Amino acid sequence: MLEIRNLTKTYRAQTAVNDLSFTVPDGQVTGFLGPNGAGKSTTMRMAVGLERPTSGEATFDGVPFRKLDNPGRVVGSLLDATWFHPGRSAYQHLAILADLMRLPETRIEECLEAVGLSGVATKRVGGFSLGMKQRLGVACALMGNPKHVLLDEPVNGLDPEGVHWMRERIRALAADGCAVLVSSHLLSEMELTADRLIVVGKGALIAEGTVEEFLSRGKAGTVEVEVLAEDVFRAVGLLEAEGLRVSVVSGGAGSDASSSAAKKALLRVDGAVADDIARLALNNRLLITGLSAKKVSLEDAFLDTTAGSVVYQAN
Ligand SMILES: Nc1ncnc2c1ncn2[C@@H]1O[C@H](COP(=O)(O)OP(=O)(O)OP(=O)(O)O)[C@@H](O)[C@H]1O
Repeated sequence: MLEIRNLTKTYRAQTAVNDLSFTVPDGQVTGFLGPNGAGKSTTMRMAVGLERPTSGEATFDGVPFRKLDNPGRVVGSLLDATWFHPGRSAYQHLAILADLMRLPETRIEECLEAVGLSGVATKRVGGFSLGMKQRLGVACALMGNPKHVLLDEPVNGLDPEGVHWMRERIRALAADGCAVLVSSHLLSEMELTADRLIVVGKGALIAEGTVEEFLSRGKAGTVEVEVLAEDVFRAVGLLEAEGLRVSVVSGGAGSDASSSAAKKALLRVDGAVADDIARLALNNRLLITGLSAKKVSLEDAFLDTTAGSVVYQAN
């Protein structure tokens, strides 16, 4: 388990990470989310000893990174896939790591095979695409069969097949018992990959919990309500009286009353909970012929939760 305890990082006047604490449990994928500049990369860099915390610490099964005997066998990280030496081949990069970690040469082939780079193993990395570098970065991270894996924006530059591959790879690591921390701006991807989420804003923790908890803590979503066309005005009046925003999607005034579909009207209600609407209708003897809550997406919940923590925003 990775434990982040009261981590703080200050650069001159700027606090990049502010008293941040959270855990990354074994056997699960923990998604690390936050707006640009929220402190995700800085946190990951501090965890693996690339940056010294101003205060606080990160430990892997109780041990700080700098005190690990053979760190590559305990922690694998992909923090920046652009650090590779352009003149060296993929094989040479992995060979250096194998040597450092005292791993057999066979592990190099295994890792190249696992990330689909066997065919270009001897090619200079300078000619690799960003996606190929990401794959090599994953190979480096997984070389030592680590129990903890930290991936900063791992799907950056990957094509759809690569994104799918990365998702499967990340899920497989968690299934093998690893503690996996993954940051990504692709929220739909995180929704498919992560079990738990850590959301940060301006360096501090905003939310920590399962994906389901995060989705349900967001504001109420959009509910579609179908009523008889003759009841439209009454329905809209009742809903608006509750402070809800209502729009008539179809079947309102001016629609063709002769078609059977036109005998019904569809309303879109924002910021609502379906059960509350059903209860309101029942109490007012309004017939509802259809009621469906639109699933709140991770993107909706993220934007909602981090609204007050966005630093860089276009006008
Ligand atoms: N070496 C540094 N010197 C000064 N400020 C820094 C340094 N590294 C990061 N920062 C600042 O710390 C804050 C957090 O940056 P960080 O890269 O950790 O955010 P992030 O959440 O990873 O952002 P993004 O999603 O854009 O990658 C930013 O305001 C950044 O400008």
